[in-house]
Amino acid sequence: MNDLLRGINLYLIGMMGAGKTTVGKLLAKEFNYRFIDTDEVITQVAGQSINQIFAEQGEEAFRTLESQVLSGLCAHQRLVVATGGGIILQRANWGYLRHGLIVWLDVSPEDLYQRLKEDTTRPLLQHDNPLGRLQELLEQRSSLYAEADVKVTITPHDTPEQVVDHILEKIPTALKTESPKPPQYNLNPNDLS
Ligand SMILES: Nc1ncnc2c1ncn2[C@@H]1O[C@H](COP(=O)(O)OP(=O)(O)OP(=O)(O)O)[C@@H](O)[C@H]1O
Ligand SMILES: O=C(O)C1=C[C@@H](O)[C@@H](O)[C@H](O)C1
Ligand SMILES: [Mg+2]
Repeated sequence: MNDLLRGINLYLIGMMGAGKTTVGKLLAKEFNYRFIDTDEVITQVAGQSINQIFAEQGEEAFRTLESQVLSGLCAHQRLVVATGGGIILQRANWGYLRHGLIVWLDVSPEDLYQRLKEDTTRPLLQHDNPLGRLQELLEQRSSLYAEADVKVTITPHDTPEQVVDHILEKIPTALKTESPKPPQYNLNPNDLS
């Protein structure tokens, strides 16, 4: 599998709580890749928690930082990158994500809610109806997540290790369809001299 990947980065996308950080760490071990979490890098660079950044600088400032962090990663190979749930919102980020293989961890809002209901570290869920918020966010974002190269649908029974196995099963097919196609030129043979 490592030979097949040829060092390209893997980018995990999906809603908050989908397991990008948890599964990303396991995947990195599997490939002997380095693990990077964009949320983690942002908090280090800013010297603040994500909640503090949202509260004191606002979501827009967070999104700008997020793009800067992601763009810096393109220079590196052999990374598994756990992205923030909203990374797909900025058009420019797609140019950076496309440097590697993009994997969408698809989890239902109900399952996300079960995972995150006691968690206070996601500012967008500090809401009187967190399940409704998750449903609304997924509805707004699902067409963007669906641009991923690989989609893994995760049920409540799938352990993080099983999610890794599902990803490993799907990567070879995705890489085959990913391989660069030669450019198609509509040359008129009479033009060749
Ligand atoms: N397959 C799984 N089954 C059950 N629980 C899981 C699974 N994957 C992750 N979790 C749990 O769900 C919670 C959220 O996981 P994690 O932090 O990895 O999500 P994330 O996608 O990185 O979220 P965010 O976008 O907010 O960073 C954690 O408590 C984690 O232990
Ligand atoms: O879904 C989102 O917009 C977010 C997800 C988290 O990973 C963090 O990046 C932040 O809480 C925002
Ligand atoms: Mg995470």
